[in-house]
Amino acid sequence: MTDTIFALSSGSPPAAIAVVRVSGPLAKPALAQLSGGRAEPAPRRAVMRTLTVPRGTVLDQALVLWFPGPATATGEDLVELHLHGGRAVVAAVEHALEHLEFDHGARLHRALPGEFTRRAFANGRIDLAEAEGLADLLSAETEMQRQAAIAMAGGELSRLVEDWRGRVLGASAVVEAVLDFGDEDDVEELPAGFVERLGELDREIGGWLERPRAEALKEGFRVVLAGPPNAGKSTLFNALVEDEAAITAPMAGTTRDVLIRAVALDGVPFAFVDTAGLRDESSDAIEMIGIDRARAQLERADLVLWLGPEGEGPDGAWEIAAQSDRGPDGSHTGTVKQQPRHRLSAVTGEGLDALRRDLIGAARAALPVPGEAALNARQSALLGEAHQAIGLALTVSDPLLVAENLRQARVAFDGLVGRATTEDMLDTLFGRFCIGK
Ligand SMILES: Nc1nc2c(ncn2[C@@H]2O[C@H](COP(=O)(O)OP(=O)(O)OP(=O)(O)O)[C@@H](O)[C@H]2O)c(=O)[nH]1
Ligand SMILES: [K+]
Ligand SMILES: [Mg+2]
Repeated sequence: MTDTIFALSSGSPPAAIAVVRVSGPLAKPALAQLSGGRAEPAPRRAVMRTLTVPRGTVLDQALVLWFPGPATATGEDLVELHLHGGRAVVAAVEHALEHLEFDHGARLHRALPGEFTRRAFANGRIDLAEAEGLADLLSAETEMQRQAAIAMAGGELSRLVEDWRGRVLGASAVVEAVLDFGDEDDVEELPAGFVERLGELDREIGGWLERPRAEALKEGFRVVLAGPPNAGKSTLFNALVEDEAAITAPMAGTTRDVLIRAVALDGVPFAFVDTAGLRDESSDAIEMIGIDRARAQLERADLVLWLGPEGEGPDGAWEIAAQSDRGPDGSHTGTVKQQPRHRLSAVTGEGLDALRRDLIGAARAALPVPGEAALNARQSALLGEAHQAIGLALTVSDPLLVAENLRQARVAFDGLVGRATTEDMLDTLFGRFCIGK
């Protein structure tokens, strides 16, 4: 018999309401003990109950819900206690739950982080892609992250994989039939349309693999500000993150460390990166280390805002003529820009909105489409395996090899939605959740 677990599933008290969940075979008897032996309420109906310690004091007046398994969030019998959200109330109810006694000395246990969700997965209530989406949803901080996570948690990827898996299964059945009934002396022929249909699937999956990845949404679109000392990088950085995060000063070589700030512009996640001014020589050893770090950041950028001499920035960098209030072409810093993408002053604010809009557009184009499923590294690797196997199935002619490659594609799909998983992987995933989830 599985354990019965309980945990506070709402935020930390004090709060108006605190929801304690109990999941497992002892959920119903636990509720009966706390409500003085009264029968459980009708399923999925909220009722008021006075909760008391067995033969003891009143704990709380609570709203109580009874969800008989298996059609519940965890797939087990589930009880929700909506308590008054005071610290002492929650502590008293948790203490009471922990000390309830059942037949054969059975007890309830405090849930581990993610244990409710893990049970939902173990009982087939959600698959792995949905569980990953749920973890992302709970950690989503920007609107774009939320929309991607809700698509995953809602099973969008799972449905896609189910469709792909079904099509591969169909193709496998065709090949098996050819293998079963093929004349041994003849070259076995796959029926017309087989290759076309598999080719279509191959292209469809290839298209998904080329889409922006989910990690890009978590880390944000990485914009690195770079250029020579005193170009105004830190001043622009502060304006973009709307915080006096970086020190700015008229001395060349003010910034040494790499400074990173995550902000959302219009719901789009960004990571802005301020760097040391680039110059070949400095007598300051620490500044030279900063310059090395700045160069390393250029490699990791999704986009570089280049505040240096025109054409001398990295490929694809946006030419910025900064400090336009001191000279529109950047000439005050000793460089002249003929065709900057943006002309702006972080001091007067001129041109800043245009830059923000441009940045939001660039980030949207590079990040997953809101509301559509985006693959994470694990999912992408498995889908890549399926894609490779399907590609091979298309190139080999021996039906036996076709069948084997299609089988491998199915194995990869199974891994994607968690039909085949390892304990380590599950520990890592469910460890991301908090207690009570
Ligand atoms: N008038 C005016 N002054 C600016 C503007 N941006 C920066 N400055 C000034 O220019 C000087 C250098 O600015 P910083 O932002 O420190 O330049 P930086 O590129 O970060 O310099 P380093 O960190 O040394 O590489 C400071 O005195 C700023 O106040 C601007 O748009 N207009
Ligand atoms: K400076
Ligand atoms: Mg600086």
